[in-house]
Amino acid sequence: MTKAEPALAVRGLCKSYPLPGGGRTAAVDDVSFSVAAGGSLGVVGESGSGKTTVARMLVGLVRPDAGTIAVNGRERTPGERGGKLPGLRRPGGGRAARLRRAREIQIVFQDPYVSLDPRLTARQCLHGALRLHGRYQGEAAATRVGELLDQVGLGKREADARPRGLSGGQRQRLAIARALAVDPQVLVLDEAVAALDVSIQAQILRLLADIRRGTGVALVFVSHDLAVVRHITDDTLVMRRGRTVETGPTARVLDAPKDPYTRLLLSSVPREGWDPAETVRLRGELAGASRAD
Ligand SMILES: Nc1ncnc2c1ncn2[C@@H]1O[C@H](COP(=O)(O)OP(=O)(O)OP(=O)(O)O)[C@@H](O)[C@H]1O
Repeated sequence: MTKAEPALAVRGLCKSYPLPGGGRTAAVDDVSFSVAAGGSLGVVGESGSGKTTVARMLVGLVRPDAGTIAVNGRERTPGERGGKLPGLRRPGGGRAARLRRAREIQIVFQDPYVSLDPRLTARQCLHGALRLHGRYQGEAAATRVGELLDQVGLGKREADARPRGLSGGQRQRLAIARALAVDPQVLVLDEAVAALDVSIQAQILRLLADIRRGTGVALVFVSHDLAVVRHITDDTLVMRRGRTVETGPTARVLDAPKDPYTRLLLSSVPREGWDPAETVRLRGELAGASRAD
């Protein structure tokens, strides 16, 4: 890996789905981006813009129709139909290769309640993640579990609690600890703070910023919430109908948006002196422009 190699490089990602009446809809259409080690990218857009489909393709839950995903220069898309970047090594098959790919990119979802096993305590959950990936045995595993619990701010009581004995914020801390257990290069957060109330949201965002600084993990932060994205990301990519409409440093994109759709997203956020009529007007303009395309 050269110094300039991004932790995550995504090129020309595409995914379409069949429509009930025939034809197909492009959920993701030619999306490209990269994130440096220790960097943080926000992926924003309205509901249905394709954000979750991108997140799912990153972790291998959805197979791209085309495009490549590479971590530290190593391609991870099996993609017989995918394009190939010159100089990238193709991924191998089999369980070991799958687990290795899982260690590269981990994901935290909006609702950890559905992804956490209700029968396992927090400690057991983390031991399970270490065991699955064959990392740390015996004493070393117990020490690592202790470190992970500390890292996400879960105490002794929470360590021995099952998910139903944890608050929403604590469950999300556990989901983050489980993701970090395998030392991923990239952590994808798909609306990971959307279900939390604002003070807990702020705590989790602070935790993620600390983790980024402490571990050098690259973050991909999928969110409809522009305030959250402003807080946690260096760069932002704006999606509309599966396509990238704008990308750049977060402060520039959010303070001086170039694309009318980004302006519409920003104008939709209630704030002091907010005029909903302006949002309606911008949406009308955008719909007119789309029809003219
Ligand atoms: N499994 C699927 N089958 C058919 N269509 C799908 C499937 N998954 C997503 N889509 C469609 O692809 C488009 C993008 O969906 P996606 O969930 O990625 O958007 P999103 O921006 O994450 O929205 P939300 O914020 O509401 O989750 C939508 O039109 C959606 O209906």
